[in-house]
Amino acid sequence: MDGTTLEQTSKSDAQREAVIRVRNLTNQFGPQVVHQNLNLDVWRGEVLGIVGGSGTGKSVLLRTIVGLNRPAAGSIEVLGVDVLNGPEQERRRIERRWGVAFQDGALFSSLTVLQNVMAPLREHTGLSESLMCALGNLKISLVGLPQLSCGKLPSELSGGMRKRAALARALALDPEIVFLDEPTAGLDPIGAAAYDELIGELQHALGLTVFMVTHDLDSLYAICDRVAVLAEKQVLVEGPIEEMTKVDHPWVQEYFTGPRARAAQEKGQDR
Ligand SMILES: Nc1ncnc2c1ncn2[C@@H]1O[C@H](COP(=O)(O)OP(=O)(O)OP(=O)(O)O)[C@@H](O)[C@H]1O
Repeated sequence: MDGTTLEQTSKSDAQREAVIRVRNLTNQFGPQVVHQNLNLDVWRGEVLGIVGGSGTGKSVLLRTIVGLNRPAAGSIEVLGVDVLNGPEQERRRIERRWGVAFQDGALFSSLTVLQNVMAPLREHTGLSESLMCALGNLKISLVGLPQLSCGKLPSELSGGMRKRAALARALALDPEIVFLDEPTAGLDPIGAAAYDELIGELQHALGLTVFMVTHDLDSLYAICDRVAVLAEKQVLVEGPIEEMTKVDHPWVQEYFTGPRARAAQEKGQDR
């Protein structure tokens, strides 16, 4: 890999299973090159935080992996399937094994919370209406939303509730991987901490792999097993967060050794 890998974990690469493998990825919009020969592995069961300055291509990376953006070059394997060039049928099959929660929730505005959570079940399974309804209700309580919210429209929810509803929808098909785009953005500190706790609990209970784009240092220290820093069109460095302060790069130094990082680290240690 081109970037620096900071090792701390006891497992070697050979022992770990890469559920996502990105190789030589290039993304370009007109003359703007966002990623160039970007490489990244995501290991099964980890929470990986994707960080980087504004515009470094964190969301574009997420969108490319889940098939919402076609890259100019490179390869992406998810759960062993070539998601860019593999057969359509395999791609569809693999889509059932991941869930995505976007920053603003991206819920269907004319559907209730329950109908939103049932939507992936409707699209990908042949389950009966009553079973889909039961499973939808289950996911809604799993993410800590009150049953009362089932019949509400997204516009009738608070920002934090919408994020939980989006997470419930992402979990609808019992995925192995969940992609989260800035999940705690816009939440108050208590709401953000509660959301982090929920993600941590789900990771442990369900063995989820979590790919999380975030600016939130508290989240990084609270729940991320590793972080990957995007800079200079690549994954500049990846490894455990504690190791980031040793990286000799101006953005990494400023981000991980500044007062906000120190405060987040102390909070993380208290948890
Ligand atoms: N569909 C698109 N067409 C043209 N340019 C795009 C498109 N999508 C993203 N970009 C550009 O790619 C760059 C990276 O965008 P991206 O949203 O991934 O940044 P980011 O790292 O997630 O930033 P932030 O932290 O501010 O959310 C930006 O300059 C953006 O304008």
